[in-house]
Amino acid sequence: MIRFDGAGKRHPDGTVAVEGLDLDVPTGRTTVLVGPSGCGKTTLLRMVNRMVEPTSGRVLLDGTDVAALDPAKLRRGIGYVIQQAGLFPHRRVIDNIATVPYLLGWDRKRARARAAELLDLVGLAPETAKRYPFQLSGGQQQRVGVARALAADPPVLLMDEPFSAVDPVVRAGLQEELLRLQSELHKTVLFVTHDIEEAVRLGDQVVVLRERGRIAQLADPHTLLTAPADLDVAAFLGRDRGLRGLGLRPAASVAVRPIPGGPGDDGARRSPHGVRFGGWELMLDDGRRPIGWIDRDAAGAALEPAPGFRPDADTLRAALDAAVLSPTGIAVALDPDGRAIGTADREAVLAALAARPSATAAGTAKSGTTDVGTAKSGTANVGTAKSGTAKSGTGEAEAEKVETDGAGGGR
Ligand SMILES: Nc1ncnc2c1ncn2[C@@H]1O[C@H](COP(=O)(O)OP(=O)(O)OP(=O)(O)O)[C@@H](O)[C@H]1O
Repeated sequence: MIRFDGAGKRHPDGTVAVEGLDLDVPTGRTTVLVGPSGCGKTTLLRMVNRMVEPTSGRVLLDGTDVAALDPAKLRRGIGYVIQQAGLFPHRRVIDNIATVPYLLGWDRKRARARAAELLDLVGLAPETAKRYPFQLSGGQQQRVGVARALAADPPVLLMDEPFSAVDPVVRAGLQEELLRLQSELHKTVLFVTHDIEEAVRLGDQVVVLRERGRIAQLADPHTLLTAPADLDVAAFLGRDRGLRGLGLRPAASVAVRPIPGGPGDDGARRSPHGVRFGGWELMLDDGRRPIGWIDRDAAGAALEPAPGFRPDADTLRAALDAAVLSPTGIAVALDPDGRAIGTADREAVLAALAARPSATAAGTAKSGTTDVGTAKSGTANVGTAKSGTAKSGTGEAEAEKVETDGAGGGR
């Protein structure tokens, strides 16, 4: 566990970046720090690996004050991922990933074998290994950044806006990947973002900060979206927080009707590859995968899309989306192989939306857990965003600095 124990930072020019924070970051879980620009997120993150030294209070790692630990050694045990990856431009991908193993004195063969393993783990093709960072897309560079942070299998991972430099589609893919990795690896992740959507998607617990690193609310994502601590937190969460909350509730609660003409229903009208729903026909291929809807009452009607959702894996938001986008208002329920197992119309989805979610169901869409750690401080208002705060030294220059310090911890 990481514990911030009254941790504060006052800069020599008198700026108070963090006033004194009490916060527990539980082991094996993802804690997200979110808040307006300049509220102290990065400062807090860097206190953990001693890139920033607190001027008051302490940061404890599994009970030990990090101030008592050798910084280089400390950083080798902590993965660190930053915006735009901060890769070493003159090194091939494989050697970027192997940075910390090399620093730890592994021989070249072993370090590279480990790097190749990680390349695969983060979903990059083996041929990427020989490339230089400039030969990769932004999303690929971020994946390399994550692989590098994981190379020495550190128990703690610090991630500072790691996905904010890529476009929304790539970003969603990277978030998905992180959720998958975390479900396997169970690292203690401290993740900084200013994007509340990203925070509720990734966090087991979300810490909404206001200026000077004060906690406005600490909660699991579902509680945060449904019960913001006050009007300022609600405003920070945005007007569509209810809708976003649906993205945290599993679609399993939608009542799915068996497909007429499917197993157990011999009475329905059906054509060889279609199932009639009034004037519409849902067309299926030989494997019972949906091909589309046809309006049989319209002359020369074309095939229209038949959106579906997976009750076992998707969220209520996905089910609602499928029902709204379907020309018939009917969403097709799919099994993991994409085969139609039933249907749910808009009313069925709305009935599931109206049902009160159980506390456990709320967490299952992401990680199957809903506990949150405790913050010692209470709740307070979220400050307004301060504009124009510049963060010093991210990127390559900093990456080089960390390495020169002999402190490439996970970088
Ligand atoms: N070296 C420094 N000297 C003086 N003030 C600093 C220094 N570094 C950071 N600050 C100030 O400390 C405050 C917190 O900075 P920090 O980078 O932690 O914020 P942040 O929440 O990560 O912001 P952003 O979301 O914009 O990255 C800001 O007001 C910033 O201007």
